[in-house]
Amino acid sequence: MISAFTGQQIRNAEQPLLDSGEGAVLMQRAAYGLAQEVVREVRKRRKLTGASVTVLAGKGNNGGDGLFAASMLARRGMRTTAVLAADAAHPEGLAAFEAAGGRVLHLESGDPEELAVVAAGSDVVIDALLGTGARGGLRGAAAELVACLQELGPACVVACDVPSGVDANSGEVHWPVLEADVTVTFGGIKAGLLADPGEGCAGRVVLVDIGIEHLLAAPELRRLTAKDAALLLPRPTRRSQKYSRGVLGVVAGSERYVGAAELCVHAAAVSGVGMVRYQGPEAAARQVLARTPESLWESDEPGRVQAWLIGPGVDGNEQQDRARKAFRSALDAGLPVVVDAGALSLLPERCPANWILTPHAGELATLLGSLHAAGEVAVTREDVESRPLHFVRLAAQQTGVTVLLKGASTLVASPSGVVFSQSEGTPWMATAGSGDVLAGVLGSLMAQSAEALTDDDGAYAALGLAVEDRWAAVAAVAATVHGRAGTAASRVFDGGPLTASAIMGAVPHVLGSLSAECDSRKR
Ligand SMILES: NC(=O)C1=CN([C@@H]2O[C@H](COP(=O)(O)OP(=O)(O)OC[C@H]3O[C@@H](n4cnc5c(N)ncnc54)[C@H](OP(=O)(O)O)[C@@H]3O)[C@@H](O)[C@H]2O)[C@@H](O)CC1
Ligand SMILES: Nc1ncnc2c1ncn2[C@@H]1O[C@H](COP(=O)(O)OP(=O)(O)O)[C@@H](O)[C@H]1O
Ligand SMILES: [K+]
Repeated sequence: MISAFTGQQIRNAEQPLLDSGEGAVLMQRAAYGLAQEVVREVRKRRKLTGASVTVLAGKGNNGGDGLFAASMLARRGMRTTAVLAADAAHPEGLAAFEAAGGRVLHLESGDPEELAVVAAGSDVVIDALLGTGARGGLRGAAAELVACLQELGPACVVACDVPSGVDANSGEVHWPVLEADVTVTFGGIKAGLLADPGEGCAGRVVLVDIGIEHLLAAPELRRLTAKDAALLLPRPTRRSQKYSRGVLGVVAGSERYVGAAELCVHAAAVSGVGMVRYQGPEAAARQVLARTPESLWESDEPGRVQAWLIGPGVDGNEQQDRARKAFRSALDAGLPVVVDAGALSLLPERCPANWILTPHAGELATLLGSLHAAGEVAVTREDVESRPLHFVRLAAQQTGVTVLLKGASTLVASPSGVVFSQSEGTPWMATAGSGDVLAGVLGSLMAQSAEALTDDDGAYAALGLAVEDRWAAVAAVAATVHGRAGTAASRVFDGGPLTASAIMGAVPHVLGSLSAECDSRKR
């Protein structure tokens, strides 16, 4: 499991070491890790000796890390320049940098555009303007410098701890931000590096241990690795039969949106469910059966199921009635439900804790509006896109159920406050029907997983997941499977575009390779 923390959590963990006078040691470890990563980036491009590095240094400890790192690089034969963004700089860091022969330029007495040209001409730019102590974004000349530099397109940017302007706690972004190729972060990954839009500015994230890791509290954000997902994936045994594997009831599609039904039923079928019972109008059912002859069409009274998927392509009175009826039957039987797309507006007053909502940003804004979650102020799609972590948490708290918010990073919030972030996909997945495939995969995993979720000594317990957060973990597994399938499918086309069907086609391969990973670890 990858864990991420708020800036405050990192500071709390550092405090005992700062109190015992070890602050300088922590900074040296951070600076050394940062310098190592810069060396790695330079070596990918050229010889170290004579390569040039510019550090943009703010007045706090983040600037201190940058200046110490640059002094280490100067001692290894690199040409180093520091642009000091404020009237003050970290005194020891600056002294070390000057002693190592670095050149110092001052933003206060210089021209931001000219300094941006200097920085853009170097092999690597280190962004050490703001770290966890930032309040808001860059202002004045520093903002101008960064905006010009971003436009010039520097060869390689290494961010110190977080890209300046990215909120370390939430991933909220205060523009302008210099988009990093690599972010070297210290002591613990900052939550803002695993949540959009911050994640989109961070590039590759490298964690440098500085000796505080054992002092960290429960993470703010979690990300399942391939190994975690492999452990949690349901698998058949010799005693399995189709009913024991899990049966999924699906209310999806409509006369107007036939494809949504086809996609989600087929996605469920290829992700290991024992059987799918489909409910919908005849026109959609014909297509569903043509694509997935393994499924059953039950026009009104469905047989027994272990979970429901309700909503993709649901439109019009007739299908909305089926959705409401399925909600009631799930409520009566205490069954888990994935609520997607057209069914999000049909939710009953209270939803039980084993339901999962799967909105995209626009649908989440509408849902929050209907709950009056932000008081009388309307929440827009743009609001959700700029603060997804905040709004997905709010929605989970307000509804009392798990909420999966789709995006480049998909966030899954449990009502307890635990949040997962998965980001294995490719932007090519922003294509019609992609969400229907995710809904099918999730419905299938829910139908298969129900029994394992309460085990005291099963895979969920082994990962330290409380019973109340296990539905969120199932949703995170679905998101990682979906993202990996998209990336694998795009790779077949040398990184080219995708259709939802292509994503779906790769799902069995992803499940197979994750299972193989689990087997190889057991051997
Ligand atoms: N603690 C440790 O032992 C370790 C910490 N480490 C490192 O320290 C970093 C945190 O350092 P930090 O707390 O000094 O804050 P930092 O992010 O450098 O910036 C705050 C400074 O900038 C200013 N400022 C604030 N907002 C601003 C704005 N919008 N625009 C302009 N200026 C603004 C603010 O000044 P003020 O405005 O309050 O006068 C303040 O001086 C952390 O990210 C990591 O890199 C590592 O070395 C490991 C050991
Ligand atoms: N830029 C992106 N990078 C990676 N995945 C994305 C991106 N944009 C969207 N996705 C994924 O594609 C899917 C889109 O779902 P959705 O918006 O419901 O589409 P549809 O309704 O057409 O099926 C989601 O799973 C989302 O996480
Ligand atoms: K920074």
